Amino acid sequence: MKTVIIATKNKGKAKEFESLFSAKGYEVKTLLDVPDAPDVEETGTTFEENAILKAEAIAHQLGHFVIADDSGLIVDALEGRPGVYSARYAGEAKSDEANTEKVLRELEGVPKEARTARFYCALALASPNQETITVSGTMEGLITEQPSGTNGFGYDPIFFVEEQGKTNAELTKEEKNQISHRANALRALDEKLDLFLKREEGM
Ligand SMILES: O=c1[nH]c(=O)c2ncn([C@@H]3O[C@H](COP(=O)(O)OP(=O)(O)OP(=O)(O)O)[C@@H](O)[C@H]3O)c2[nH]1
Ligand SMILES: [Mg+2]
Repeated sequence: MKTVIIATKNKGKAKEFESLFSAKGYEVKTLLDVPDAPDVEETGTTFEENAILKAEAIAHQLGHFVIADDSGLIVDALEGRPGVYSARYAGEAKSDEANTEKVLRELEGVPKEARTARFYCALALASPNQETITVSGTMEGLITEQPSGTNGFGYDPIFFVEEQGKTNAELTKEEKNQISHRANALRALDEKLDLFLKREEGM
């Protein structure tokens, strides 16, 4: 079986990549399997910059190609926040509950039609041998007034998808993986991935 390494320490992302890649016949390893993997500082101002920082640092460290994901929630009424700061919006503890509470608090009194938001996912594919490739994907939704559902991770319980009439956290894993920002980014990577892997094999 072919293996890909995802340069993430986020369990929620890791699970999603496992099911997205197993459908393609790949086994997934993440930094959760690499005990002393370094923490790469996310100093970029865009998702793409941070994805490239993480992918290139880890590819260099492991001497192997890797995929990194930098993603987050963009809320229109909050001028795009939490954006690239999504993981740490309520502080370094990276608490999903504290982050969602902070967004809900900041949106208090904002009417439904103004609660539009999107998830954004930038993926960077980097190797010590080749130029880095980046792609992105998005998913549109509305921020609810209270959390609902227990699936997924992060802001999923407060992200309502109109077409499904459910929050992301009420969707099954399979449903979310059809329509998520991560799935859309991975679709964009698909055609480029094959060529990239062929070049890797030839090196
Ligand atoms: O409800 C959500 N459903 C999603 O599908 C999703 N994707 C991203 N996010 C949020 O955005 C942060 C990413 O920040 P991020 O890219 O720096 O990742 P991270 O720091 O958690 O892990 P790593 O990959 O950097 O190791 C995450 O922590 C989450 O708060 C999501 N929330
Ligand atoms: Mg991070």
